[in-house]
Amino acid sequence: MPSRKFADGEVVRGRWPGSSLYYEVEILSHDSTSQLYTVKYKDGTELELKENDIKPLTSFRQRKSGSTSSSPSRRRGNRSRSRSRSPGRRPPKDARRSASASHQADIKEARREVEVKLTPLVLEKFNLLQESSYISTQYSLRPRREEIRLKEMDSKEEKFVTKELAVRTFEVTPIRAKDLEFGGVPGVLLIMFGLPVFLFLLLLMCKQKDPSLLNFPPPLPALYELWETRVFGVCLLWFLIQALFYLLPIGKVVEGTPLIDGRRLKYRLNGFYAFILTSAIIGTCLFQGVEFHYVYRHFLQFTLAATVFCVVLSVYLYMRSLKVPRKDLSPASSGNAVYDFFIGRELNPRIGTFDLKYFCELRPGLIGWVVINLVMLLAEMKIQSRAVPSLAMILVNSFQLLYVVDALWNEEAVLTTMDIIHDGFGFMLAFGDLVWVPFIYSFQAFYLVSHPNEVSWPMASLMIVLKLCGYVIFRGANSQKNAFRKNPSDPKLAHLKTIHTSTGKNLLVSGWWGFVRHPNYLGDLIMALAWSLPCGFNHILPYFYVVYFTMLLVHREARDEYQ
Ligand SMILES: NC(=O)C1=CN([C@@H]2O[C@H](COP(=O)(O)OP(=O)(O)OC[C@H]3O[C@@H](n4cnc5c(N)ncnc54)[C@H](OP(=O)(O)O)[C@@H]3O)[C@@H](O)[C@H]2O)C=CC1
Ligand SMILES: CC(C)=CCC[C@@H](C)[C@H]1CC=C2C3=C(CC[C@@]21C)[C@@]1(C)CC[C@H](O)C(C)(C)[C@@H]1CC3
Repeated sequence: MPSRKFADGEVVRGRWPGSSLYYEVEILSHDSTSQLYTVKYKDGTELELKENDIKPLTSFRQRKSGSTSSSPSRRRGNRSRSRSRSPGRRPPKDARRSASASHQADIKEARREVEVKLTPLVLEKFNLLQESSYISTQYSLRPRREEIRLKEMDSKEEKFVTKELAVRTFEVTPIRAKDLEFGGVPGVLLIMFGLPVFLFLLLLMCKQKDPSLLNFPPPLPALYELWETRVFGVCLLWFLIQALFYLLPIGKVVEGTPLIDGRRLKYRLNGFYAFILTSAIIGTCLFQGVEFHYVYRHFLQFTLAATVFCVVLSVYLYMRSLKVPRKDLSPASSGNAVYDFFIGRELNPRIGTFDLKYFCELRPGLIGWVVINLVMLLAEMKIQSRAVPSLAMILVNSFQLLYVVDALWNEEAVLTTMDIIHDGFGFMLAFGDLVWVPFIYSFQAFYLVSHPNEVSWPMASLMIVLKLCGYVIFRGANSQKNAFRKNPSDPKLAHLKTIHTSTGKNLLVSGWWGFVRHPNYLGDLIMALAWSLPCGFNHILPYFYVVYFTMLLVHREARDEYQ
């Protein structure tokens, strides 16, 4: 029988799983088969550790102060101090690390600390068969004192325990080396310079009589022709009105998903009210005879004004991010200035309680998209001398209106999207939210103004059915995921199966999420197709959204999979 190094009752230092930090623990017992020691931390947590992760007290230098962290949970609120004194922490090997390497190390270190601070959130059952590889290569994280409670839970709430799948005990984040996404610095430079140019080319092509891809793209107008201060003023006013609505103390306040330091930010859900108020203003303007055609005539000018606004916003976001503490940085940031300017350095930039990313994700661009669609509908009537809009235009407007109203009605669901949880707020989202969404997502309506397409009622019915199918899948999947991320023990989700992943989070694998890997993407893509079909099959251009969206979602799926 193999010998054991530590005796029962001995006080030693045990490594906290997933970190390089050691805490004082007492050896309770040793299992000669698994070669694991059961140890007890000072806060009562019992874990099983491998011998390699246990060190005698004498192997650590004595601290002068009496502030030894004796249990992981004790470290709470004492972060920076205990970090530098962490006994398990080695000095940097290479003092001349690059800025990027040191930035990554800082983020990893911040995460490492956070892992240590986290206490069990959900204590559910391990399935040893499923988890065996995980346990043998890592640790058994099941605090033993919870076992009795687990057994009680098992017998009482049988339905919570999935047949062959397991869930785990800790919500932790992995530590691993990260490559830059989007093709790194050259890729993001190309996107930042190329995308605005591409956007203008698309709009110019769409305005042509024959918007065939085989035609040579029209030349870009000179900048001075596109710049109109008045248009920029309208954009600014729009942004400020939406900001004002966001600040209204109406709608409930909810908490977002936990940040790496365990905090949860508060968000006010009043997007739907903002939409109602905006509709009232637009309705009043229409009634007063305000010339909405101005927006159609100056569409390129509006696009440029929004782009300039978003560049200024991105510069502001980057500058302010240089002053924020490391814990507030986005996990996607890299330490490279160009890349971080694009992906966003700060995760949740806020001015007081005003959350800039959350606000921009759902308000000015998304509501702006609906208003632009309405502008296109009016422009179609005016330019084609119609008494009523075409059926194609009505379909496009109503399909997309449903999408936006749904996003605002289910505003809380945006809190579990990749953009809010993972990406920082930089040029990518600023441009995406404030320029790309309003000026590209309204492309089908823009196309129909100068390229009418007659849709028969039977065809329209098929398109409506397609749209509704996509919507049901999209909404069902997103709501299920959102409810699960919000409260994994939600009794309404008790029938669903989950699997445990090495990142420490669980994934749904039944219900909508057992059907395909990303049912929400599937539903969204079906809807995208339904938005383009009313434009007919004369040109490929109105299907640009479907092509772009497929690429975006395939890329997002790869990013999600990587995470
Ligand atoms: N119209 C548009 O232009 C766009 C629309 N969208 C739509 O927005 C919605 C959200 O998109 P997005 O944030 O990219 O994607 P997801 O909602 O699929 O992924 C975001 C998070 O969901 C969690 N998740 C993924 N798989 C599972 C699972 N099986 N069980 C439980 N949680 C899971 C992960 O959280 P964790 O990291 O916590 O594990 C992941 O980070 C989608 O419907 C998408 O179609 C998205 C982009 C653009
Ligand atoms: C490179 C480039 C152009 C990137 C920009 C991508 C953005 C346009 C999208 C990233 C994620 C988005 C989401 C929505 C709109 C598009 C962007 C900003 C969304 C608000 C649309 C409405 C949905 O119901 C949603 C709330 C789920 C969705 C969230 C993600």
